[in-house]
Amino acid sequence: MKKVLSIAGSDCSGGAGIQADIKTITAHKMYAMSAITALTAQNTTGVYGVIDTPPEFVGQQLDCIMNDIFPDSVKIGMVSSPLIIEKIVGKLIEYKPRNIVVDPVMISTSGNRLLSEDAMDALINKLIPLATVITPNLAEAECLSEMEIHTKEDMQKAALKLSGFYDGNILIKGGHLKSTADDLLYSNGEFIWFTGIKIDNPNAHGTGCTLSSAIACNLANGLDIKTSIQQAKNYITGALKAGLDLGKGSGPLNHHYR
Ligand SMILES: Nc1ncnc2c1ncn2[C@@H]1O[C@H](COP(=O)(O)OP(=O)(O)OP(=O)(O)O)[C@@H](O)[C@H]1O
Ligand SMILES: Cc1ncc(COP(=O)(O)O)c(N)n1
Repeated sequence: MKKVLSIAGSDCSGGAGIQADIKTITAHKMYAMSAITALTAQNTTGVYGVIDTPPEFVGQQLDCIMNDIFPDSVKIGMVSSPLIIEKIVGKLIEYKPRNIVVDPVMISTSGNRLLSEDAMDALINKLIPLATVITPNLAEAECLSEMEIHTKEDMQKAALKLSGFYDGNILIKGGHLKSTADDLLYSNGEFIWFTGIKIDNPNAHGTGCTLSSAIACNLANGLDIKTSIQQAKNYITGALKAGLDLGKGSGPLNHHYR
């Protein structure tokens, strides 16, 4: 059985973060592990509280995992502070796991900051360089590339700007485009589009977490980056189409639709 590690924050309401990751990994019939970087008190309507895990304890979780059940791939989500990022980076350099998917989570769908402003530098200069693939959404890609993104052409320009400081695979997610849900991969100088029809579903809490975990699962299975993303895109499309409707706000996906 392939083993996939999620390093992310807990979403007590089960839609995003560690909980979405574990559901996704389990739906891919793989063994899920988690190193929890923060506890959040949130639900489908918003994030009401955050307690960061002490960086030393994040490191201790990673030691326990890496020394016992070594992961075939790692997905990294919410990492709120520079010290937590530095601890994770130190452990990744020490244990050298393969297939690292970095979802640079910054702000939740409900508009709450999940990455402190002073963590940006560590994210860009320390964590992202270790990634096999990064998966920013439009707002995160705007922040990383320091340009506005409104169109698919803008997505290509932003990917080129990002490739100026990161030479791995860049997936800019287009879930927040106006009329399509097309994601762009920039890999080895090539643009590859993963097109998607925009599904009319207001319940999209945790789509980013779910997509990045699904990519990590596919990489763990030995698939190449393009196939890993295409299959993850198919998975997220199905989970959205299934039309689960829970909670009073932007509800979670149906991870078990298959
Ligand atoms: N309404 C939609 N219809 C079809 N696909 C969608 C829709 N919304 C998001 N997606 C897809 O879901 C994946 C995640 O994209 P999105 O841009 O929503 O990421 P995100 O903003 O990080 O997610 P999150 O809501 O978890 O923050 C992408 O593959 C995107 O194309
Ligand atoms: C712990 C945690 N990690 C990530 C997200 C982002 O997901 P979304 O943008 O769907 O709120 C979140 N809300 N909570």
